[in-house]
Amino acid sequence: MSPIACTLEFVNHHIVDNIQRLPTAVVGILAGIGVFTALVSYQLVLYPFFLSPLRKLPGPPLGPNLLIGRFGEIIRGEAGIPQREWVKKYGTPLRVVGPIGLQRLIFTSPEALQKILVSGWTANPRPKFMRDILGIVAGYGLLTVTGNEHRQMRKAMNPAFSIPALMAQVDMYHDAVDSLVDILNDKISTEEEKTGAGQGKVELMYEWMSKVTLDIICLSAFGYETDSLHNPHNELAEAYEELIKLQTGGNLSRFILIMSIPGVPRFFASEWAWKHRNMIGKLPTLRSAEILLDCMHRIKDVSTRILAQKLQEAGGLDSADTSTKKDIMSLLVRARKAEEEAREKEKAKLGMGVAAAGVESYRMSDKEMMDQVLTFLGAGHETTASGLAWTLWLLANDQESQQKLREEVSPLFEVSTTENGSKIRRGRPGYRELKDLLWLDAVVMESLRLYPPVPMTFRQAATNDYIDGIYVPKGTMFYIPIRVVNTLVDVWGEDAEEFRPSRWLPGHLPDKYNVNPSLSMMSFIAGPHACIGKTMSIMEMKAVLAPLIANFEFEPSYAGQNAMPTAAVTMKPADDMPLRVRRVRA
Ligand code: HEM
Repeated sequence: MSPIACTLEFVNHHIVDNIQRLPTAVVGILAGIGVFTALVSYQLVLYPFFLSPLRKLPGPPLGPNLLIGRFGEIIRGEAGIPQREWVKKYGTPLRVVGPIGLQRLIFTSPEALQKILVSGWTANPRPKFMRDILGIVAGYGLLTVTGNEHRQMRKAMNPAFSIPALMAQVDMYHDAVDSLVDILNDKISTEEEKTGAGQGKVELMYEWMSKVTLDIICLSAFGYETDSLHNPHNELAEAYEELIKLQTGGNLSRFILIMSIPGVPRFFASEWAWKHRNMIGKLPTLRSAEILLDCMHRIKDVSTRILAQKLQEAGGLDSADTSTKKDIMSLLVRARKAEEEAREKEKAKLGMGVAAAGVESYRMSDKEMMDQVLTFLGAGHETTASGLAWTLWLLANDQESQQKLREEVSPLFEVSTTENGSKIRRGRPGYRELKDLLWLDAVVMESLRLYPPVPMTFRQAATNDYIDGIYVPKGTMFYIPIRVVNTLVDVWGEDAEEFRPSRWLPGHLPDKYNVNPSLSMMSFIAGPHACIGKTMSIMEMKAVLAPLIANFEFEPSYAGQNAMPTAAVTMKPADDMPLRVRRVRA
């Protein structure tokens, strides 16, 4: 008998016969294990490494853990830095595999970014898992809608973020910033009574930036006074503080994994989940979900009250009255009312149905309005706080740039003497004055370039396409590597990773700098989904920095202190950034 015939005989007698003798349930379990193993092998190894059309692209090897691939490194490492190292080592386009065998592509060429974010934005939307997470933590507003729905919503909101609207809002920043200056000044006085004049005080600057930006966004976006600077137990401030703490690497990856399970996001968004959050939190892996549900409920409560108040105010207002409230929400509510009135007039004039008259247009519902409140809070608070904290860090480590900034901003402020005899510089610079300061602008832009508060984001191919000459199958995920693009040596030169604000002075930007669309400095990304709050947050950062630098000197709090950017949704400092703050010497 041939060896093959022998083997078949053996299989028939010893394996098939034995299987036939096994109980059906055991056979079922064995078959299940077999199918599961085959599927797992296909997903983790066979498809990404032997079948995928992307398998030949360069990129880091699979990594120590077959299941999570390089994901652990990304989550544990400094935000955006593993990706930067891979781009330096392998070039782009590059492929990263994992978790669970999923393939992610990184492109850095302006042509590819233009295609993904600008010309092909509808074919490359934010992935569903990302929209689901954003929906829960930042409302189902501009951050979660896509295509035509996004176009209409964005069009309705753009006027509230226009330059004239912003010019009127800058005045609302000053009270909060003045309070912060007073608080820091008092803290220094108390400390120096113990340690001696000129010693200053170490303060956690991220915490202060988080409070001042919460107070500013609440006032300028909704006309709502939080005063979290004086009242740390403010309901919104407390809820956001807890929410931000949840963003650490481990929590975040667990959360992303849980939210990727079909049906889970809808479940978390339900009233039932909120009511039973204590029960859900009993499962150790879902403890953070309980905290999240609780925080979001508290934040939603406040948002509902804010919107109800706005709607009530709008009911009694003449929509054409521009002398009334200037906050973004009031502008949106009034714009909606004005549009409705115009439509009614048109309808009456033409004497027919609205649709028939051709005057039917987009109307943001109350629910959508309320989601915008959450979106502004979620997208506009912590981002600006991180941007400010990193700017202070960079200035603390570059005394020359800090002093130059002080010389530029000081003329905007007048010196007055406080009750305890210390000198305070006070002023209320407006939009134009702040905008015209070239060094202030250079410092803010350079800080946002090096430490982008949102270090990366995602997109997903909704169709098969060619990008940079590579065939990209539908479903492929893209890392939009904001921090990597912002520091490309090819664009920014050999000192791309160094803080050098002078590169932003007129005439000094590199030749390869892409301005419109902004594909070399992507901190606010580019295209129709680019940050609607860009101009607002840059102006806010300037309005906070100018009086801080006019009044105080910032230094690292100890020798050898390092920056600690976390790899979370926003890149906040893991240590809340302790800095030594001294009064400016006269
Ligand atoms: C330094 C501060 C800020 C930074 C670095 C920043 C960054 C970004 C980035 C990168 C995106 C795109 C995210 C993506 O597509 O995946 C974005 C979108 C957005 N941001 Fe900001 N942001 C900042 C401040 C603000 C402020 C102050 C507001 C509003 C008050 C705001 C509102 C939004 C909204 C609504 C979107 C979604 C836009 C759309 O899809 O049409 N942001 N932001």
